[in-house]
Amino acid sequence: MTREQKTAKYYPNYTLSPGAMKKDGDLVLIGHPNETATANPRHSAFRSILAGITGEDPEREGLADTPRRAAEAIDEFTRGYEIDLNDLFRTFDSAGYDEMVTVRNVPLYSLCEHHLLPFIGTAHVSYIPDGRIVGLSKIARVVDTFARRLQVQERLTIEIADAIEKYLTPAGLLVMIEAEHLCMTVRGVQAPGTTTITTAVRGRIREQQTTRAEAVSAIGMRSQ
Ligand SMILES: Nc1nc2c(ncn2[C@@H]2O[C@H](COP(=O)(O)OP(=O)(O)OP(=O)(O)O)[C@@H](O)[C@H]2O)c(=O)[nH]1
Ligand SMILES: [Zn+2]
Repeated sequence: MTREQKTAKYYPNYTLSPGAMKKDGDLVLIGHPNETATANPRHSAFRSILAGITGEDPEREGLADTPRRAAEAIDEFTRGYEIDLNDLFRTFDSAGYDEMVTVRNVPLYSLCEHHLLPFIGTAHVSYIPDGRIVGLSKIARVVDTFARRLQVQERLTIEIADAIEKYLTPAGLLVMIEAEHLCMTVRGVQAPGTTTITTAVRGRIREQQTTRAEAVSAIGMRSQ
């Protein structure tokens, strides 16, 4: 296949410059000596995005490796699809503990499914055991598993609650997320400082007003 044919086939929106050929017969991307024309198709997708930015040159040194980096960044933001909750969850006998457990300020990094821009914040989880307790780190892992997907905050909140309910079957549960959506603060309406709070509430924490107030109060307490 000629260089031009390869370019047309693998990079339809990419204009090859004379310096792009580094090896005989192979299309090797500028600045990326190991990448061939058959490389990850998502790299070429990001390359097309760069080519579409008016005033930019996707072949300049600083951008040559950007398609690979951007694809890897998207991988990081979507790695939650690969995690199997069956392998993740560990519960233990509660040894008679039947009061509320609250894990708060769990960091959360997610990707808005509308704009592919991050939303960033914290998750808080309160639950009342019904004979079983969960390893505390698993709460943070469940949050990360569902956050590292393309999300809206409301669905993320429900998915975290559903998973904890399924594997732990607590007597009561509250999941609260507070996040800043970059699509709302740095673009679009550009309302800096805006955060969104969502909750999912189940069982006794939903039914009993005082128990719900106890959970909200535990989450609201500031660490020293
Ligand atoms: N409910 C909800 N809305 C979200 C979330 N993330 C982003 N959005 C909103 O999704 C909406 C998409 O609206 P559109 O009108 O289709 O997109 P747009 O033209 O980019 O809208 P603007 O952001 O208002 O410029 C926007 O109002 C976003 O603020 C989320 O997690 N939950
Ligand atoms: Zn958005």
